[in-house]
Amino acid sequence: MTSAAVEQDNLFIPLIDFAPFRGGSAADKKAVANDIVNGFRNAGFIYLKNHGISPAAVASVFGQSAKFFQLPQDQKDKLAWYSAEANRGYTAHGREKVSMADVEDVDALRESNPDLKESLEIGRDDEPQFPNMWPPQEGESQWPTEFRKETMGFFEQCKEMHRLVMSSIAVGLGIGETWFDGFTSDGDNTLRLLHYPAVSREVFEKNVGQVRAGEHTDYGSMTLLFQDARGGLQVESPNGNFVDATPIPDTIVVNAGDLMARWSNDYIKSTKHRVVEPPNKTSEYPARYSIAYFCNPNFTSKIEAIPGTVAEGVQKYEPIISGEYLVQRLTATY
Ligand SMILES: O=C(O)CCC(=O)C(=O)O
Ligand SMILES: [Fe+2]
Repeated sequence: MTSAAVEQDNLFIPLIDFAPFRGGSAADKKAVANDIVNGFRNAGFIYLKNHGISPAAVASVFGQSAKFFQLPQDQKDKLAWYSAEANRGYTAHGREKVSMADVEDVDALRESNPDLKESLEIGRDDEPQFPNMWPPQEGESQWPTEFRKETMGFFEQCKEMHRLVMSSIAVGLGIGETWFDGFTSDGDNTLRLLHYPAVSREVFEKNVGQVRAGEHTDYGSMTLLFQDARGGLQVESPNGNFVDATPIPDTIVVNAGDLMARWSNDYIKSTKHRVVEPPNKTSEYPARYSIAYFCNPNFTSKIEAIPGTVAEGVQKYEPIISGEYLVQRLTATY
């Protein structure tokens, strides 16, 4: 059953029950798949419930994330994000400024309005040339081992989720449910733990345009976003206004990225979003945590228009190698 998660200013983001896709008849699957494709086509965003990742698993990774960000600043700084090719490591507030602006403007933006956030990017753990930046094992504490085990376990669950949602898109497009399987097998994805520190309302009042994360689109095929109950995520409506994407417990917000839009000849939308001051005003805002899992087609895959998405034979984009596209985009951001 599909209802509205968000319905405002011509932005309709469906709340879709994913269970019938995971375990239903062919007709059930097709119905869910159609809703998913329509959501990506119209809004670029959907919410999924009964998605198959347990609330306990999600809660546990949120707990690990909170422990990570509690580490002393100098310890986190030693784990710094080190290259676009690797896209792994820790980023302090204000270093990254995702924006639609030209590369030259990024520095200016960074100085005027640093994002109020910090993040840790974690990639697949089997590429020795691009190591993950794990907190070191020190003394008696077993926590670093636990942190690595939990986050990588979650990484694998999200990798499977990516395969399933891509499979639903294939069913919705009528190209056969395994069409994308050869593109999701490597797991060239990034798990990003995000922490938006507690901040007083004054900061938003004194600085016009102050946000927790600037408006941007995501780069890859899709993003699985797990948000806590704090609120502040907004999605751009077809009229160009930002609308609250209110947290709904135990759901995943899934949005299509720029490479998905390109791959589908813009049949699917990659929609701008941002994180702002929470909607319920108080003098102090508590910390907000979110977990974004950025999914990408295998980095070695050639991305060219998906069959059936090229209207009247007009293919808008040249084929491109997935990994090259992503490195280009990341290089322009950091
Ligand atoms: O924290 C959020 O809710 C959104 C994060 C996001 O959009 C991103 O990291 O790309
Ligand atoms: Fe995003």
